[in-house]
Amino acid sequence: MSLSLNSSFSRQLRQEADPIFNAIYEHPFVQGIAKGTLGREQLIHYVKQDFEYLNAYMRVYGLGISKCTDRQDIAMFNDKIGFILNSEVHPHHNFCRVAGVSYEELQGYPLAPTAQHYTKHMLSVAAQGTLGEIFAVLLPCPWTYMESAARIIRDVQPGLDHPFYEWIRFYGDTLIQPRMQLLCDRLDEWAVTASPQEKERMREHFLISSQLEYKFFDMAYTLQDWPVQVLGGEPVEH
Ligand SMILES: Cc1ncc(C[n+]2csc(CCO)c2C)c(N)n1
Repeated sequence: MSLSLNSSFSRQLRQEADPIFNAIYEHPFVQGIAKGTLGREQLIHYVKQDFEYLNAYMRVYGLGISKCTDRQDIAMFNDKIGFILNSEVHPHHNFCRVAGVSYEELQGYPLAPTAQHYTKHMLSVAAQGTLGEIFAVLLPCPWTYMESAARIIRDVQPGLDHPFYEWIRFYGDTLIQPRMQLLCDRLDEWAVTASPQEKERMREHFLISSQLEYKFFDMAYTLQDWPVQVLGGEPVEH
């Protein structure tokens, strides 16, 4: 189910990542969203980690801006930062409401191992890579969520009484699609003039981010934490 039918490099990447996208959809966390069966602790762990993940994601946009030579790309990243700050909070509020906690009390926690891995992966590509590599490392994030939510809508047809109705509609909604298509288009344009070595790095970043999307759901589902408690797990300022 490729969403960028006219864009060959992104379509090639999506095809290669197909087993990962399918595994994400089958993962018990995503199935728990579909069935409305996720536990309170899983929702809380997810939101604690995802709040920090989105902070890192915006920093990657910022590093992307620092490498732009074109105002349209700056405007694209600027729009994306605004979208995270103003809109991406809605799915978090949905999870908080079901878990019976306030959003504010889940903010500022230390990163669990997989969230640490994923954010450092994105930030190191953003610091060391080209703009094309940044597009590639960012893309699985919207793509996996859009497809998973669209499949949930198709398979479950959730009504307003579904506990995760807002989450599902938010990511399955058409609002996300044009933003993600813009990123796909920029990746494809970049790939036209990129060297084979750079394209190989873009491919690797895309596949690793896709794998880490799977691992992020797994982290939340299993309440993954560090093996030895030394920090007390209290919220801290980053
Ligand atoms: C681990 C993780 N992966 C993806 C998303 C979803 N998401 C985050 S930023 C973005 C782009 C549009 O703002 C999208 C779709 C998430 N919340 N957490």
